[in-house]
Amino acid sequence: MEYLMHGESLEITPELSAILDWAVPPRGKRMPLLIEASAGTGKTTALVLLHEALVRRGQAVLTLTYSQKGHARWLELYRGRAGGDLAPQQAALLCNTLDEFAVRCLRDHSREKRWQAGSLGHAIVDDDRPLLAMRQAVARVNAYLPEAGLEPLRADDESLLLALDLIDNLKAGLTFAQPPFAGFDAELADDYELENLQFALERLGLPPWAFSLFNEYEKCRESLDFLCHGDAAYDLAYEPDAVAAGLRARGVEVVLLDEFHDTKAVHFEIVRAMARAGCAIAVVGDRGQDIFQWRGVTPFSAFDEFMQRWPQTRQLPLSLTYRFGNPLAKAVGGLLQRVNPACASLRCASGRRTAMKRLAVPRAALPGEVVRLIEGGLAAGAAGQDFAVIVPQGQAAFPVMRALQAAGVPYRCDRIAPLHESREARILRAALLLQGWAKPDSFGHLDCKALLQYAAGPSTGLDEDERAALGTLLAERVPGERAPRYIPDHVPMALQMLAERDGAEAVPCDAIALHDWLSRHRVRQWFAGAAPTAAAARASSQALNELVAWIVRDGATAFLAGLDTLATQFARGNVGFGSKVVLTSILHCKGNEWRNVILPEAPSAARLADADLQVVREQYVAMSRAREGLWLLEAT
Ligand SMILES: Nc1ncnc2c1ncn2[C@@H]1O[C@H](COP(=O)(O)OP(=O)(O)OP(=O)(O)O)[C@@H](O)[C@H]1O
Repeated sequence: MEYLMHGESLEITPELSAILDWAVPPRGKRMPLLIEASAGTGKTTALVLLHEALVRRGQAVLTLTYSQKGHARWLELYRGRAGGDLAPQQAALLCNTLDEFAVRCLRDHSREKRWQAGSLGHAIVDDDRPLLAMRQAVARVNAYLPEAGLEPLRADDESLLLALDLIDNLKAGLTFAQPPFAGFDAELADDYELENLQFALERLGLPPWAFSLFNEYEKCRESLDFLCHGDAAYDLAYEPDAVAAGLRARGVEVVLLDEFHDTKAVHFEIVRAMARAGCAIAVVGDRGQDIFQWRGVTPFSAFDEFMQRWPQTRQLPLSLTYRFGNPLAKAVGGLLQRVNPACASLRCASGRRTAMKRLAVPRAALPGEVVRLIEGGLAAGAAGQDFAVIVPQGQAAFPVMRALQAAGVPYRCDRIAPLHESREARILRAALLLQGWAKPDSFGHLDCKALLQYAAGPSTGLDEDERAALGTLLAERVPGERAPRYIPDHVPMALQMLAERDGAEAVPCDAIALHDWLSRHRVRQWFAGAAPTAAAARASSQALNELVAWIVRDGATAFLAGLDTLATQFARGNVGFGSKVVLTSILHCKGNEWRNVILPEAPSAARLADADLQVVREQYVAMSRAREGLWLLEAT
């Protein structure tokens, strides 16, 4: 039988055949299946074929993915096999994200039935209820923090979002489902138990208020009746009966789970509930792509857990990569051996070649080199979207954005902030305005955002009421609109109000004055505290240095004008996807492939040899996105 995908013939290797054979045993005789395979080996393709093979045998199958991107990719491949389009209702029966599945189960089968049918779809999208619940939770915690000698928590939007991230991580890791947290009752606890709890928080690297905030947030969330991202899976993990009922209602007999490397403790509970409900389970993932290790607070290996829970699991590999050929395949295979020595060695499909070039470039010349490579490709007939520039952290793409803009090459940002919208650019814009170092002819929405960013900072001297007043002065919330409407006409009034506090100094705008302003306002510490990893904190600090150098070189007013031009061109260029170079970060490039990939700031071979496994994994993920060409640019 010939298998076609988008009209092209698929190769059925013995490994793929073995995977498809899993569909053969009669109902109830199927052992769990774990497919461990590396990048571009056709993991998602294999799951689509397996889904089909099971359906052909009369089985009711549901495929689950973690990310929206993974979901879209699965459907794209499914359509590529089936030909033609799929109605959304049809698609929803075949493949869901785990979050979607959790929401449905809770809506229809939750024991508590707190959720209004129909309102749940709205609840999980971003309205401001998560912020509202967190604001209430912070207020409750702040009522008793001073008693414990602790500083009250901040309640500006940015701090609340960070607190929501923390709660999300705690939920993903089921951190507080373990002793001494599980069943802890602060009312009944004695001194010893309280101390023990504090010690446990400290050992996990969590702040002393984390457990209280978590509990208060849960209470507030319950009273507001909503689900934020991460809440649905967490709630469902505690309701295995709802999982079983959800599967039963849809008649699901087999669950296939893609992107298994993103499974954290909370998701694993749901997988267990599915197996207990009698479903056969097959999962597919790549240990090398487990780059969200910092999520979930404590390390968790879904692969080890799976084998421990179901030792009779059938383990099958896919070792032939279709995405890239040598010499890239050899380099990628070497990295993979380091992160997962037990994995099958990577082979590439015959006839495939993927060029890999390592260039040492002075740091200042890196952006220019990126543009040169892209322009060379465009001149040779490639399209913009054939190129992806993947940086370790979003901020590292700022100089590339400026260089692309100067060269007139349109780009789009995939889940990284464009320079003009970044918090680093905003805070410096605020400094220039407040100190009177820049004197723009008129104000725009970026100025409003800059002042609001500044107002959220730790050392503005503003209290919560003043912050709120500034918020309403500069931005208006319109019901039904997600983004606020900014009011640039009010910037002069806001500047006056803030300048009284900030105390403009009659010093020239030079590097010393700018760095001095940043340290007086504790900006680096503030941004570092908000960064998910130490590397992200360093990138933010480095970006501040580079922007300061830009201001000093071009002058404050020209700096702001440069950002405005960037914003205008970006808005014009960011419409649609056609023909734009993609700028993204390693954390967000998973699940994608491009003809050409450029990695500025790539570690040298020597540095990589000494790097820790997280860095190796990240490099593996980034390098394995390329189909035809990869450039590794090392800064010298
Ligand atoms: N059996 C096959 N024969 C030919 N081409 C294949 C086969 N399986 C996959 N491919 C092609 O290889 C590429 C990668 O496939 P796929 O996206 O399924 O890989 P993956 O392992 O899920 O990737 P990753 O996890 O790195 O994002 C696609 O272009 C796909 O069409």
